[in-house]
Amino acid sequence: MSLNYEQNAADEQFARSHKAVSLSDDDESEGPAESTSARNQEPHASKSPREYYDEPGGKGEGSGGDDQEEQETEAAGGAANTHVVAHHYNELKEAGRKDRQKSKIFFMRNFNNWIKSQLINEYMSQIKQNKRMGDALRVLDMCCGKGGDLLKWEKAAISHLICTDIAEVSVEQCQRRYQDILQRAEKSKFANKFTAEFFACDSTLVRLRERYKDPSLQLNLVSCQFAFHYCFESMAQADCMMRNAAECLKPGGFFIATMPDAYEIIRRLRAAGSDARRFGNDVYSIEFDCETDPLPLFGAKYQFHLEGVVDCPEFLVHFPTLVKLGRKYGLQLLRRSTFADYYKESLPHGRHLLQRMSGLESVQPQRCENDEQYTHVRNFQGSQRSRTLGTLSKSEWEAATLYLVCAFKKCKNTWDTNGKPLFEFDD
Ligand SMILES: C[S@@+](CC[C@H](N)C(=O)[O-])C[C@H]1O[C@@H](n2cnc3c(N)ncnc32)[C@H](O)[C@@H]1O
Repeated sequence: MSLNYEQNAADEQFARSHKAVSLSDDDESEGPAESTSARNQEPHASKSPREYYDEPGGKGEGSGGDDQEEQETEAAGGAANTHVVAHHYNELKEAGRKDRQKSKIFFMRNFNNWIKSQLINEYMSQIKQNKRMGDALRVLDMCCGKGGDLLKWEKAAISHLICTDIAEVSVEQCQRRYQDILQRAEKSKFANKFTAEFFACDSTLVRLRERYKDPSLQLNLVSCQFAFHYCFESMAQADCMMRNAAECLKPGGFFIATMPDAYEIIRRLRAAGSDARRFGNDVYSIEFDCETDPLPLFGAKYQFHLEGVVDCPEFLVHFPTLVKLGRKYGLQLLRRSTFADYYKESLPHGRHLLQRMSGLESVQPQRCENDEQYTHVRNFQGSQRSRTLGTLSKSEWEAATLYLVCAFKKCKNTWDTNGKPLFEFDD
């Protein structure tokens, strides 16, 4: 099976976005950020993946009424790595504030957190614009980890949150954080209180809806941050995870995600040399563990290492396949943007938050003169060499730009005579 993971060169010019910005509004040196998001873009694969998504596991299509137990057994059959991932995240110790500040990726982690905030705010505001006063706002945080997004949900004034993750230790910690937020909220007149439920489970193997307190509940938003790629171990797992993302969403609701950009990963792998299996820098590395020429559609496995926080197997997400799986469950792609492009697009309205979240490092001009990690700032400064600029180190920027954001909308459906949903896509 041969697949094209190479993206249109015009779309992905890493170097183009690799520059520093001033964090102040009055910076006239920076023109308005251009909107470069690749909406609805669907890079072509050399072989149509249709046969792999139409009937996962050779079963009938549809988001309900199928043989649930058989599907789960089948998904479990291909899932050789989920316990390794669960073990890794269960064992991961949360660094204290001081250690975090000393980390080489302190700013990059804040930057990533800011990207998530922008994405959540963008789609929550659309939901709020279309909802009636008094309507509930329900969110699923799929692969929630230790609850890094809880404050974002509080700020978004949601009414109910479902948090789930494969790592029990993380779910427990997430639940404790929620209790702390709730206690604080009880003491404040203005805080946004919301109800929440928590459970540990593998979203690539289990139908989440059956674990909800109310399995008939309808969600406004599903968020899966830095985790969807784990399901691309096998087709059955990807299918299960996508169904989990889609099936409880209301028509008009959104599924949003951040994940590694397979095109960028493969571009860097190829750039590392024709026989290369590994590339990276002093903060991250990627080492392939599978045939890389040709690459498989599912199970394109690599070991990902990120300074102090990740060291476990991951899988390339073949984006056109993701889009097609989404459509199977009524999800229409709204946007696919690299982090570099989303950053440029979000900067005009997100600048203050980026500053508050310490998403960029303030770098003095002298530092750029002899530090390899900041040569891009030197280039950007041009005539304004005396100004302090906000940036990421070269290594952090290289790691951050491995990712993309994407968003899907759940479409309305009618039913055919066999009880299969017929989705009303508007593209
Ligand atoms: C990089 S962390 C991201 C956590 C959180 N979403 C965030 O943005 O802070 C990836 C998370 O995905 C979870 N995960 C990985 N595979 C999973 C699976 N099959 N089912 C559920 N959660 C999974 C991990 O346990 C981990 O908490």
